Amino acid sequence: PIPTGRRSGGYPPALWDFDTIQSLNTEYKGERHMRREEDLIGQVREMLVHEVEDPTPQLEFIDDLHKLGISCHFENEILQILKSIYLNQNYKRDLYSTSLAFRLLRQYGFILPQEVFDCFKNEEGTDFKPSFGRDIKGLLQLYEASFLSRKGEETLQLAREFATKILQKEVDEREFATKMEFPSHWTVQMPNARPFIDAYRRRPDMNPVVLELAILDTNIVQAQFQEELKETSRWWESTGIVQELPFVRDRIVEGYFWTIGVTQRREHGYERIMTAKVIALVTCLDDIYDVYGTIEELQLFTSTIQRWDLESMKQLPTYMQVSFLALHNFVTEVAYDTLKKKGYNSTPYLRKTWVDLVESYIKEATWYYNGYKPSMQEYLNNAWISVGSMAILNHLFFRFTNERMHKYRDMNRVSSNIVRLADDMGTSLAEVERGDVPKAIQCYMNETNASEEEAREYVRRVIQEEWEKLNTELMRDDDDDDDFTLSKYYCEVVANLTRMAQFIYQDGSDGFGMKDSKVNRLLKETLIERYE
Ligand SMILES: CC1(C)[C@@H]2CC[C@@]1(C)[C@@H](OP(=O)([O-])OP(=O)([O-])[O-])C2
Ligand SMILES: [Mg+2]
Ligand SMILES: [Mg+2]
Ligand SMILES: [Mg+2]
Ligand SMILES: [Mg+2]
Ligand SMILES: [Mg+2]
Repeated sequence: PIPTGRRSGGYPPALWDFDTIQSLNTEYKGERHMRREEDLIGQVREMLVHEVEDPTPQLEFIDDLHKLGISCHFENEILQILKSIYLNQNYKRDLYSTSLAFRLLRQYGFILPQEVFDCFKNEEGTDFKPSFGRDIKGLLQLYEASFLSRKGEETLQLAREFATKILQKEVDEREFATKMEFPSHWTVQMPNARPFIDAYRRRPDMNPVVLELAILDTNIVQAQFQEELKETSRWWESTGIVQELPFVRDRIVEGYFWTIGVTQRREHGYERIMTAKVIALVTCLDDIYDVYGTIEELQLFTSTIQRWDLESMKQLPTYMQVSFLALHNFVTEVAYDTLKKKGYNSTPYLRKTWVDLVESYIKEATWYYNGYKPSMQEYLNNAWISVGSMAILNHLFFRFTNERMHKYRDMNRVSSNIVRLADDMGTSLAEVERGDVPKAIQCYMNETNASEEEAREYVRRVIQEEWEKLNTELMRDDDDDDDFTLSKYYCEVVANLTRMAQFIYQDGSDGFGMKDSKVNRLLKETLIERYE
């Protein structure tokens, strides 16, 4: 059996301390900026017209607005334009326009059939015509469109293979490698807005009004995010977890940063702050189970959480009493807010979420202490819960839907599989090094004698297949939603949580609080520094 001494996570200290966070300030809170923004929004709205012969320029414009992070101001206009294109099918029949229309229409819920690509295939329908291999611009869009595939849509599978094969040779490795890892459909909007503004301002077709709006908007929304971050940081400070549990990752800024990719609508500030607290508590519990607790303590801790009663706390060491009480207070606070807002008591469901989480943790800890090596499937059947995404989704579920829980079960599990696999791609080498249960990469290697690179390749393929399942769930157009908007918000959140995990762990690195990572640079640009 593994030594039962206290291990250390080897995690670096917090990059920002409490006072630094509280002192964050920006001039973009003033009325003057709001008025200017309203004026610019009005001007840009004029440019979104839907009675046009050739809709391609409008589609490109919609794509730009999304990537600039300002599409939220024009949602109705965008839906009008896409709806009229969907009904009139008036997009041009070249590869580029068809692919662009296909992706944007599906992304906004207008499910164009994959047959729209049949005209680009050979007579037998077995592949795309080689002549399209020279149309690089069209191929890039075809590649992007192929990521909107649902299960069983072979033409889109063919499209991805056809485009990948040719593009890999044509487009320079660096640029295409990024595109390969992050097609638009997998790219989270808010954390990527500023790099896109940088690129947009250098484009010959850049529109100065659109650029001014994008720059002003990213500074205004940063002011809102900073206020939400300060409130989250005051809560984190008040729990005393950093003092009482010094081995736990102190990542409240990074935890809040996750939320601006997941719940990015301006009016969902409460949900961002709540989700940041969930992430902080999940991180705390995860480090207790992964790093610090002895197996005896962990068993006691698990049974206290299962019983959820404050009485049985006294049997716990102090550090566990602090984290249990912080968790208990948080659940009570959220249940209270939700009772006031939605009129029902979510406490039993929230409690079950945390019990499920720690039961998945104790299973991993037991495997680790017994030196047990689970198969890939056995590991994943538990690890889609232990990654913590269900804790996030279940708390958001009660804010965003009036539906029955089971409606989203498949979507939740598929998203959680991807979050788990992305996390393992980014963190499992360090975790296994320090001492942790074998993760997806190691399980696959144990099971098949594959090399680490082959295991990573396999995990990337599984993520691709899981996204096809996610698309299938997201595009299910059952109209029995008693509240379509809320259900749309929830589906957006599930897709964006998936994208944010892939963003944080991009190129297989741990972006959660690592000082010199690309993710941390984007965090600083988005949350800390004003955009000039
Ligand atoms: C928010 C999170 C995604 C969740 C809690 C902290 C994380 C950054 C990650 O931390 P990690 O230690 O990699 O989790 P696990 O691999 O031990 O489950 C799991
Ligand atoms: Mg997107
Ligand atoms: Mg961990
Ligand atoms: Mg863990
Ligand atoms: Mg771990
Ligand atoms: Mg991990």
